[in-house]
Amino acid sequence: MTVTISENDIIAIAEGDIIESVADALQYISYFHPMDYIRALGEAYEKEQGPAAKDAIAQILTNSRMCAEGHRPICQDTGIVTVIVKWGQQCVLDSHRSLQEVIDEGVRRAYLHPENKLRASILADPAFTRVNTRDNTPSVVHLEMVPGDKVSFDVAAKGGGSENKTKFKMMNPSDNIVDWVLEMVPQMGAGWCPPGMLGIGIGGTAEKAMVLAKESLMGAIDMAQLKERGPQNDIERLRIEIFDKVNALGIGAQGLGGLATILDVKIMDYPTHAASKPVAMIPNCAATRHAHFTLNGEGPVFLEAPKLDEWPKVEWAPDSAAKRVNLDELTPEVVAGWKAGDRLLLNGKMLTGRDAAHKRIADMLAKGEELPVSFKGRMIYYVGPVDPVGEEIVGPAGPTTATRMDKFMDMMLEQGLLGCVGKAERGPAATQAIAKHKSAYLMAVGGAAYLVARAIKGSKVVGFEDLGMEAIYEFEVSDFPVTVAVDSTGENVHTSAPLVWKKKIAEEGLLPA
Ligand SMILES: O=C(O)C[C@H](O)C(=O)O
Repeated sequence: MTVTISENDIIAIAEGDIIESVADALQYISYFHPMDYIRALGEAYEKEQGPAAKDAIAQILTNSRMCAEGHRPICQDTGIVTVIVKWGQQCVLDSHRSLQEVIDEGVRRAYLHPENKLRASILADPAFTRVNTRDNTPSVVHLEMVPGDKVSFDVAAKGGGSENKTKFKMMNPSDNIVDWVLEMVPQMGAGWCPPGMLGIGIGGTAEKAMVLAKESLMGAIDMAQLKERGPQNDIERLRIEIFDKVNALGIGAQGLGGLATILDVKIMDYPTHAASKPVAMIPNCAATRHAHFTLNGEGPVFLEAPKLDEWPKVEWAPDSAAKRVNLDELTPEVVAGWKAGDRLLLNGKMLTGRDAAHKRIADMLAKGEELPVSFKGRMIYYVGPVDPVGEEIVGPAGPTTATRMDKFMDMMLEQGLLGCVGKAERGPAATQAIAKHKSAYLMAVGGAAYLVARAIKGSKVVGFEDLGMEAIYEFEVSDFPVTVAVDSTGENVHTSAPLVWKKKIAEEGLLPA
C-alpha cells in the first residue's frame, strides 16, 4: 500500500512559534505550580499530623502563592529543561536550525527574561572544568515521530536535587518491584524535597525505562480520584500499593517525619526482553514544574494563568516559640546549647557556599593557599541564589542539599566554622564531625525559596565571583527560619523522626485507605 501525503496536508511549524511557546511555558512553570499539585498538597496539609512536616508544607504552600503573585521562581533551582516532543509526521520545521537549537533559543529567552531572570544551572564539560553556560542551555530533548498534523510539547524544568535521587535496576524477571521501591525510597533521603511524586518506568531497555519514568512525571496528580473510582488494571493496582507503602515509611515532608512523603506514583511501561526487567524511578520535588502545549501551525501558544483563589488559605508565619539568634555574636557555647528540633530565627551575617566553592576551598587548602574569606566563628548557608531583579536584594534563595557537602564538613569545621544551614539529611561521617566539633546543622525548607529570600536583607559576593551562583556571598539576614537538624551531641532529626512516624503510622493506622 502506498500512502501519499499531498502538499496540502503539510503543516509548517515556524521556529518562532516554538521559541515563543517554550519561553512562555518555562516562565510560567517557574512561578505557577500545577494546580493538581497545589490541590493535593493542600489536602496533605489538612491531614498532616507531624508538626515539623506540617510547618514545612505550610512554608511550601505560602511560598507557592507568593511566587504566583510575584511572578518569581518557586525554587532557586530553576532546573534543567527537559522537553518531550511528539512530532506529527505531516509537520515540517520551518527553520534552518535544528529542533534542539530552536528549543534552546526558547530556553535562553526564558532564563534571561529581564523581569523574571531564572538561575543558570547548566555546566558544560561536566567531568572536568564544569563551566556554567550562563543561559541554562542546552536542554534535554526527546523526540518521537507520531502520525498527525500537530506537534505536542511536554516542557519540564527539573531540579537537580530530585534528579540526583534517580534509581535504576536491571531486575531479574521474577524480582518484586514494590520491594525494590521500598528499599530505595529510604536511601533517597530528603534531598529530593518531598512531598512530591515518584515516576516509574518499567520495561524496554535501560534508557527506555529512564525516559518512561521521566515522561510519567508529566502527568497530573490523580491518586485521590484513582482511589475513589478503584483500580482497573495491574498498573493502577501497583500505583496504589506503592503509594500506600511509601507513605507508611513515615519519611514525611522534607524528611521530618509525617504522613505525606508522596502525593502520587506514576508508572509507564513498555515490552521488554525475556531476560530483563529494567525499572527506573525518578522522584519529582516539591517544586514540580511541567507544562504542555500543542502547535498546529497557527501561531505560538501562551498558557492561561491559574486563579489565585484556588490556592489553599495557608499563611505560614514563624513559630512564636522560635529562638532568635544573633549570628554576629555567635559563640561555640550558644551553638552547643541548641537541641535537635529547636526552631531558630537567624539574624545577622552568614556566608554562603555550595558544591563548587567547597571543592575549590579543598583544593586551595591542599596547596596551602589563603582562602578569600575566613570561616572562623561564622555560619555557612549552602545556597546558589537566583540573581535579583528590580528592587530585590537577592532572588529566591532556598537551601541546597547539605548531604553533598558531607565530605567537606570536617575540613570546614577545622577552619573554625561554627555551623551550617542547608536542607536534607547528613550522613554518619558529617554527623560525627558535627558532634566532634560541638557544631550544629540547621535546616531550612527546600521549595520555599522566595519566602526564605524575604529574610535576606543584604547580599554581596566575597569570594570566587567567577563561580556565578556558586560564589561565596555574605548575606545579612533577619529572622531567617531554620530548625536544628543535627545538634552538637550528634542527635539527627532526619534519622530519628521518620522512624518515630513509621511506628506511629503502623500502630495507629494513621494513613487513609
Ligand atoms: O541547586 C540547588 O539550588 C538545589 C538542588 O536542586 C538541590 O535540591 O540540592
